[in-house]
Amino acid sequence: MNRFQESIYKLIVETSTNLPGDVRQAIQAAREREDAGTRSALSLSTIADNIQMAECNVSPICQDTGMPTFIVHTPVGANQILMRKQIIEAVAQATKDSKLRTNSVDSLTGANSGDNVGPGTPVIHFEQWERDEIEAKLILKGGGCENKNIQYSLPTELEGLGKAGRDLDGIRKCIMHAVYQAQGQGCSAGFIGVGIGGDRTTGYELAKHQLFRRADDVNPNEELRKLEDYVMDNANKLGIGTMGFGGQVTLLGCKVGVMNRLPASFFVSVAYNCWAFRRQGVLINPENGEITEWVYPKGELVDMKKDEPAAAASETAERREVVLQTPISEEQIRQLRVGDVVIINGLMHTGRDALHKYLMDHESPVDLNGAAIYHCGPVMAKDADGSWVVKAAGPTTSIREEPYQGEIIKKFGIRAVIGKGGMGPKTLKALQEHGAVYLNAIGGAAQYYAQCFKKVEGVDKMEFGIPEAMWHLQTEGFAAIVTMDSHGNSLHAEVEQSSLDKLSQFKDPVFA
Ligand SMILES: O=C(O)C[C@H](O)C(=O)O
Ligand code: SF4
Repeated sequence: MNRFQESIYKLIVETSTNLPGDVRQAIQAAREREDAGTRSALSLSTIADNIQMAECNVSPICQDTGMPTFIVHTPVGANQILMRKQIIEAVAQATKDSKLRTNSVDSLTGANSGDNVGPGTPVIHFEQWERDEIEAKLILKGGGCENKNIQYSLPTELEGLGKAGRDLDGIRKCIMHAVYQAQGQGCSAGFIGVGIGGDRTTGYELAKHQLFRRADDVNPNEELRKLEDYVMDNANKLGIGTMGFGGQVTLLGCKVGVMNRLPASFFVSVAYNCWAFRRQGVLINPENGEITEWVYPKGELVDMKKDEPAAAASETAERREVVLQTPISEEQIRQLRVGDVVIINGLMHTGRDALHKYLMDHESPVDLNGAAIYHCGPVMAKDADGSWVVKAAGPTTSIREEPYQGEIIKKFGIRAVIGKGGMGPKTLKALQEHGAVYLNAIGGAAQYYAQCFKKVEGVDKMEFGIPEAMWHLQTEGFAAIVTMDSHGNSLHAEVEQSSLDKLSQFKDPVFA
């Protein structure tokens, strides 16, 4: 590997495994603000542990390493064609070394390219500048939070907020709505980048570019600074909380940029990024290709330890912890209620989009009676003797399986569905009718969960690619929270309703 390629490789590994200092600081501040002992506070401490584990194991913070997006500034005359080739090589190498998940999939056939290289992957933007050095910045933004990006065209009518006009106050309403509509599904607490103006394409680009600002910077545009401060203060009153569990902290950062627009168009574009906000950058000496400086504060500068204040007695007294061994019986499931913590031991099976679609009209490769199915696309590697090991394995967004889940529970006798972000009314009904639960694991905590998988018993449907295959995993001590039970209760439905009520408090004009 030549020096430039090696520097890019280091940038990729650092970005994927070591959350930068400014992002860590925002998460630590959130931990200070969250009510001690609550579900959200506990999730934030797991998130903090996971950040430390990823740094220590030099392994992905989250299993979804996202769309690798590079922004490269080069001195005049630098060979961008060669640099592009070397960046692509570095991405493929980092994937081979399990620092990135195999994440590039043919949109028509579903075939995984296996090395994160393919049409449109990775994304590389070049720009020349007048400085003598090369700057390469990288963001790894996962699919779950990408799905929560949203673009508004003003004027519009917004749920809970009414009319949003073509002015600063209309923009304010769009941003508040953007945070509300994400709920916990993009692994809140999140960061948002907002682009005002442009066309549909450049508006989103501007929004994404805002995510390259330091989490602790101050907007030089006074009007936008006030808007950012307003959103930070008020979006955190929506009560969505970490993973949508309810709580004081919903948003960790808000950065707004503006550009001109066409007279007929007025777009407000919002890029939502999960707490696993992986972006880093390097300055590179063009003579020898070596890194001279890191652009964002390195992760190790901010320790994620914290003295946990004692939880309020009422909080801990309410929480039950139940240990379940798979296969699970209906009787055990019927005893569980929303809010219980469940610890799972025994065999667990992964299954996500391709598998759920497949199971609708095929038999399962393994018996799923009493089973726990985990919505997860892990990062896997082979060890020296050729056996599979789980390198990163947090949950994926469950709502995508809503069209299938109810029928699959019924058809195969599944008792526990594990994922994140919650599911809808069809699944809730099936849980009630057939005696099953939905367990919410902590999104992005991929190292924390990987350590619960002690042995890979086997794999089916490998033709779907590593993330989509059905992995059979011997599990010990996998903790998750019951957020939908077999008695018709859903924490997700509750939080969605209460946050909508709160959103409507922000209806009146603020920036007149
Ligand atoms: O693809 C995944 O593993 C997770 C995804 O980023 C998600 O948030 O749903
Ligand atoms: S699982 Fe959560 S933390 Fe990971 S990429 Fe998706 S949204 Fe981000």
